[in-house]
Amino acid sequence: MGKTKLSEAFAQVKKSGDKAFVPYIMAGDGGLSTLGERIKLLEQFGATAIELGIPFSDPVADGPTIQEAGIRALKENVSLSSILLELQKLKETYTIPIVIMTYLNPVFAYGIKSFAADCTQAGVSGIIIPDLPIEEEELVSAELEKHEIALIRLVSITSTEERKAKLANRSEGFLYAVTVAGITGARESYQKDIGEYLASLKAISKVPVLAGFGVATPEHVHQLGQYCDGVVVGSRIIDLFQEKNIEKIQELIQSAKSTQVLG
Ligand SMILES: O=P(O)(O)OC[C@@H](O)[C@@H](O)c1c[nH]c2ccccc12
Repeated sequence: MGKTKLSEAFAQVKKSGDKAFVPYIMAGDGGLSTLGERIKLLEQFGATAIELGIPFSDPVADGPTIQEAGIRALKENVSLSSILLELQKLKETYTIPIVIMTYLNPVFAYGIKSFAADCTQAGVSGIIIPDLPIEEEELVSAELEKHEIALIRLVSITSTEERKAKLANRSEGFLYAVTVAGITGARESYQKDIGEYLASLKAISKVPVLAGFGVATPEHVHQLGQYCDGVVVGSRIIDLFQEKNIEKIQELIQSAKSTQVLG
């Protein structure tokens, strides 16, 4: 079910001639009670899917903005189980696919079987586990497979060709192309050969290729969108929610549409 929901969302984007836009938000940032509102707002603004972060005490790839959002969320005392319960309560109120981004540790603490089952109950379509290396995927893949939850793989600019090919071949839902060698966070510009990198992934990937890390402006969305199927935007979306600059969130999401409305 989950996997199909994601692929249908991407097929719809392609049909419209748009680029996919996947905003990242941290569950529990602003309190768990704001989660439903935020999901519905992002859906209404035209996001393709939502990447929902689970706050974790020892994040690896998170830059300062995401880390601070995680600290705020942990102060609200949210946990993987309270987040999944909240999603389960909310799931009839939106149709946009939800992708959970969590480190491996909380999944293990939860138990992979219950995790996959509860994700299904919560209507979750896909999972991103950035600290799960391809060699260790068997730890979770069978359970996710059973529940038809997409395991989205991350490929990095420093991955070897062989690894890129493996990841592109295995990824489900979409392939997350990390565009920088470093941590998350809004950036001014990209390295020169970013287009080649994305195009080479697109040439070998069975699923849509989305560029993420540092995407912060409509110009970035256009620049990267030339070479791949869309973008993931985290830090900038979190900053804009903090500033209550809802209009700018809409403008950024709309910049991925072929009929863009730039403010
Ligand atoms: O914040 P940025 O630079 O826009 O990048 C997206 C990123 O935050 C989000 O996808 C994410 C948050 N934490 C992660 C950890 C690993 C990989 C990806 C992520």
